[in-house]
Amino acid sequence: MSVEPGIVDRGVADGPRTVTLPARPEGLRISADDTAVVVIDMQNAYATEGGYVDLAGFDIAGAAGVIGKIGTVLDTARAAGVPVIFLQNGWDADYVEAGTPQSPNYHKSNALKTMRAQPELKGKLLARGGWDYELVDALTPKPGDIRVHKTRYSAFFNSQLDSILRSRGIRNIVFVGIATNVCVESTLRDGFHLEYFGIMLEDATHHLGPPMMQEATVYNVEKFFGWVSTVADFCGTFGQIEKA
Ligand SMILES: C/C(=C/NC(N)=O)C(=O)O
Repeated sequence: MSVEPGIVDRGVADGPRTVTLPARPEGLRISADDTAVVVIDMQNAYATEGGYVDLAGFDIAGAAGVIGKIGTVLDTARAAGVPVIFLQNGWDADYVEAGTPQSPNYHKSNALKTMRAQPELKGKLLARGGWDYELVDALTPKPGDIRVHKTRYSAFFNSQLDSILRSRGIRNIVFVGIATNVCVESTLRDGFHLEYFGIMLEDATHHLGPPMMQEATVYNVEKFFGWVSTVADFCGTFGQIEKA
């Protein structure tokens, strides 16, 4: 194995499905065979006017801009035979999964707080089966894509995600979705502790809160938890790969 300076290489075999993905702080030599794209919470709740975060008073103006970029990433991934996994955040229609007042989620979830403040919204926000919980129309899963339900910010917590990834031999996770500083970062961090290599495509993620939140997560990922790349670099490298 020859190790190029400035490239992270864990000894992946040469072959037509191996690429060097440009990323910060180092490029990554990885194989399409052990890589998956994980799409965090591209639901109406987070990306559509009239959805939960809009009703809760967050500015969602930038969210629409990432939908098309994510679509491009997913087309490239599917053409390369890279699994696409959609996460959907929320709870059962009775909100049993959301937790009781003994759960910090009950007190911190802005969806639950908004429904307590506006009881007419009860049963509407992030409830499985409802419009708010559904993925945005432009990112409807295609045959072969996988959907995973989650009930807390980290997609690894109490979900099927780790088993789905491990049973497919996945070691590298390419992250896209919303919100950079909440569910994307929580999941990437948990993935780091589970020995996954996390790569965030910065222009295919969007934050909640002021712009410094996006910058803070980019800094955290680049410095401590993983790697930061872009849609153009992902598509430029994985776009060369054909399905096995
Ligand atoms: C604030 C929030 C973020 N979710 C996410 N998908 O990042 C929530 O779910 O309440």
